[in-house]
Amino acid sequence: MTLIKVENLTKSYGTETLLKDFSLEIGEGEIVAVMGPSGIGKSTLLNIIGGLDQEFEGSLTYAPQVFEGIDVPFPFVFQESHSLLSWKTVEDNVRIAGKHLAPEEIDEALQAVGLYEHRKKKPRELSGGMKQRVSLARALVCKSRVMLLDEPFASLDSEMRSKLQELVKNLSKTKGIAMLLVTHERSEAEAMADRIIII
Ligand SMILES: Nc1ncnc2c1ncn2[C@@H]1O[C@H](COP(=O)(O)OP(=O)(O)OP(=O)(O)O)[C@@H](O)[C@H]1O
Repeated sequence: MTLIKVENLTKSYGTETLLKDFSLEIGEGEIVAVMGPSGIGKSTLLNIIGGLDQEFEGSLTYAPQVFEGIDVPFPFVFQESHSLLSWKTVEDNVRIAGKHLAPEEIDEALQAVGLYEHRKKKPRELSGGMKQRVSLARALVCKSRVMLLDEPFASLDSEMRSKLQELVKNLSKTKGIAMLLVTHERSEAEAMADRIIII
């Protein structure tokens, strides 16, 4: 089943035109990797699909199931985690993803990203890669049917990176989550994606 459909998308910034007539469908449980040179419009595409940017030509449609029974339809995971709340602990930063989360769900997500022992710390006590993993844990507990990932593993060491690539890929397959992954790493795209699109 198709969850996201983009048809003939074109984005303009003044005289600059990006993604000219771009079309894409992402199905349930599918990971699509987007690659291409810097400045070509990969993050712009992600922002449009995630509803952060609503000024574009063309059409964007979501299956109704995308909005059923969830608090956050489109969790984003960015390379730099600016979205953590500095006054909240790691576990509370994960908890804000949903109203109905059981404590075990939060613990499970923190264990999956290797942060359970650090759950009482504040973001300022964490490294860049650890903050990144908090964002990922938050995306994991969202129960969303769509996930948008913009170079999510770029700041992680290779061991953690492959562990989380595997985790996210399994999540997509077992929960049927449609994922759009922006990456500069060919090996990452090949390891994770069902399809690779070069813009
Ligand atoms: N708010 C904005 N106003 C004007 N131009 C913008 C704005 N945001 C992005 N751009 C331009 O749009 C183009 C595409 O940016 P985008 O961030 O989507 O590229 P990208 O492919 O993700 O690049 P990178 O791989 O470097 O992250 C760039 O030329 C950028 O200067």
